[in-house]
Amino acid sequence: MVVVDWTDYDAALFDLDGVLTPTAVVHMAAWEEMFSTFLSARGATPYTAHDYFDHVDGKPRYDGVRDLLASRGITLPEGDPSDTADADTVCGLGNRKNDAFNAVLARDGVQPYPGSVALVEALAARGTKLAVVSSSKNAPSVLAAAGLDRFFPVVVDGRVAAAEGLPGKPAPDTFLAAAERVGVTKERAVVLEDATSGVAAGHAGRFGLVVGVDRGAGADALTAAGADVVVADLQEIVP
Ligand SMILES: O=P(O)(O)OC[C@H]1O[C@@H](O)[C@H](O)[C@@H](O)[C@@H]1O
Repeated sequence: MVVVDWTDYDAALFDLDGVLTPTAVVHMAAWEEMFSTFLSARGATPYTAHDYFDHVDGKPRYDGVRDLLASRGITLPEGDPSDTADADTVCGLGNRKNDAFNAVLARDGVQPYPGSVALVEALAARGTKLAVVSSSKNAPSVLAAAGLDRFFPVVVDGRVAAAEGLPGKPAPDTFLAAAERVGVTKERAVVLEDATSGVAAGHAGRFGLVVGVDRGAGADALTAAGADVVVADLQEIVP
């Protein structure tokens, strides 16, 4: 049984999709819908579930598109974030996937993981500083839909990163920015992540502790990426 001594830390920096909310599954399905259609129309190697974990999971939207296409030897023009969803550009494909993601969000809503809510509530009660660090530009709407926004005065998401020119995960910059905003040193901050790219970001930033949450990436992959401990659910480390 994993035990985290929370008296050793003053801040918890949570990834969102797959850590606080099951929306990694929604992202995964939306990516699959978009890439399966696109790759089959091109006669490229079909998209599989492994592709999400290997090339897309945890990364900013257009980085995920670019990295998956590179795995198939496909290069598309970058385009622009304002591209419409039918444009065959990196941004167009990313926006196509985003439409699919938002359609599911609007239809189904978001129920956070009960174990994650228990941890957030317990840490808030003991005065641990809380932040969300997400590659997603949809993070604020997902947090609000899950009823968790009141716990997180600091959110460093895909929009903040783009506006401030911060490189996305696996670079550590977005986590470092969040630690600075909550006023806690990286040594006293815990990173909680389900994606290997996010765990790698926490490891690269030399944070006090990197907790890997295994929602499908696999404990071995999370450990190899730099997780200090791996749990199946955050209930395991509620103080
Ligand atoms: O396209 P968005 O909502 O800005 O999200 C970017 C990425 O955000 C991450 O949190 C998800 O793990 C990825 O699947 C997603 O692609």
